[in-house]
Amino acid sequence: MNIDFTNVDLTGLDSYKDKSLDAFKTLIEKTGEGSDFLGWIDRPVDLDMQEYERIKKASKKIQTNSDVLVTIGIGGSYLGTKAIDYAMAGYFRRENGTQLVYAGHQLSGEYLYDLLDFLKEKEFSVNVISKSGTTTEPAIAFRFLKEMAEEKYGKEEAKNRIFVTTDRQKGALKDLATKEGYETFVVPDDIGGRFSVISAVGLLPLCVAGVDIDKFVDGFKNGRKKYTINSFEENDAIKYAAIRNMLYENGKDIEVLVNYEPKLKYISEWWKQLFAESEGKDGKGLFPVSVNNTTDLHSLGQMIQDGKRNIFETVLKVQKPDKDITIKEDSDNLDGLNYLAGRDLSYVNEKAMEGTILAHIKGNVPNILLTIDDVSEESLGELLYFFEVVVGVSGYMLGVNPFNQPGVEEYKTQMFKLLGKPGY
Ligand SMILES: O=P(O)(O)OC[C@H]1O[C@](O)(CO)[C@@H](O)[C@@H]1O
Repeated sequence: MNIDFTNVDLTGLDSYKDKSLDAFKTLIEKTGEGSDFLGWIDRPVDLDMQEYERIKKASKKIQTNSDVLVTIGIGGSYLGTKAIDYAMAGYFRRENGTQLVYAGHQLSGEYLYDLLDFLKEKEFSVNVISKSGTTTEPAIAFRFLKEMAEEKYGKEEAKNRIFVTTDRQKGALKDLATKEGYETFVVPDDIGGRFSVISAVGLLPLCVAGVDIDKFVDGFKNGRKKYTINSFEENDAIKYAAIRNMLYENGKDIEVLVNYEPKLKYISEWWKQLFAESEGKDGKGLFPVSVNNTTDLHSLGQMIQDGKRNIFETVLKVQKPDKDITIKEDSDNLDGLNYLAGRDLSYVNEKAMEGTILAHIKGNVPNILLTIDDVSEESLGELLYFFEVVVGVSGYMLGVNPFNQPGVEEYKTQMFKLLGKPGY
């Protein structure tokens, strides 16, 4: 992985250096606000190996008896899995593993209706994931899925097909799992939801989906080696955090994460939760937005090029696409594309990216270029760990607690009042 800051005016960055190193120290030495939730820093080298083996065993069982694993969860109990599954599964055909379908990540009755209908012809298992065990969206979805599993397979066999990932000791879901006798996996106390893809939250469904979780963990380990170095020059996570903060203080309120490979779409969705819940508080924070190019060059591109100048971009480039296709000569050339004959589509895509970067710099949009070697488990693991360190350093630089999310409670309170939930 490589990060290039040459398209950002770095004048004045020196004054952010000490602040970023202090923030990094606060993070690594666990002396700041939210330090109870820093288990993710060392988790790549400190996994519960007994649970890890159970994850692999349960995955084999699910792959053998199910066409589909219904993965129930929202926020951090959904997005990391979706991001990696979406990146690794193949665009049209899954090459290995069992299909994941998602539930409990919104409240659409139509979606759940269709899902239950779809499952009628499928053999399925369920993994319900909720750290708190009380989140409304997954709780509602699980009520339906549990009923369907019990109707289809009978109560005893349903127990073999329902897997619960939740708090080690407490919560409604933990109580229910104990009562029903479901196999459980743990969301560690010291890891917040949006940092939890490295735990059973992500590892169980991803293993079922055919993702090589050993390599994924290796990617996290590589990230830990590189991004926990206490050096502004050698640790790009610290430098990136400093540059983001400098841009923010210079009036760039919005960071756009850009990709040119559609399979990275949900990496951006994961990134949005990570940065929004970590930084968006106390009236502060960069607003995280994402675009999928070149698709969005034909929509949001106008705004980025020409709208209010409060934006900077981080472009995610893939060095080596997994597959490619070459444009052929056409004897009629009615579409005028023969000038591209012999070119790989990845070349055209790369020129679109380079051209867009040039255009956006011209339009006063600072550009950071983050290149990953490929879309592999290892590269993605390292990338996720990198962003996690960046958000920790960045949040402390901003003067907020990056590891809580008090703002998300307000919609719940209002919704519960409207729904007439007892106690509201
Ligand atoms: O895993 P849980 O407890 O269901 O929470 C899901 C998500 O909901 C939030 O708490 C926000 O409500 C996120 O931070 C979290 O990732």
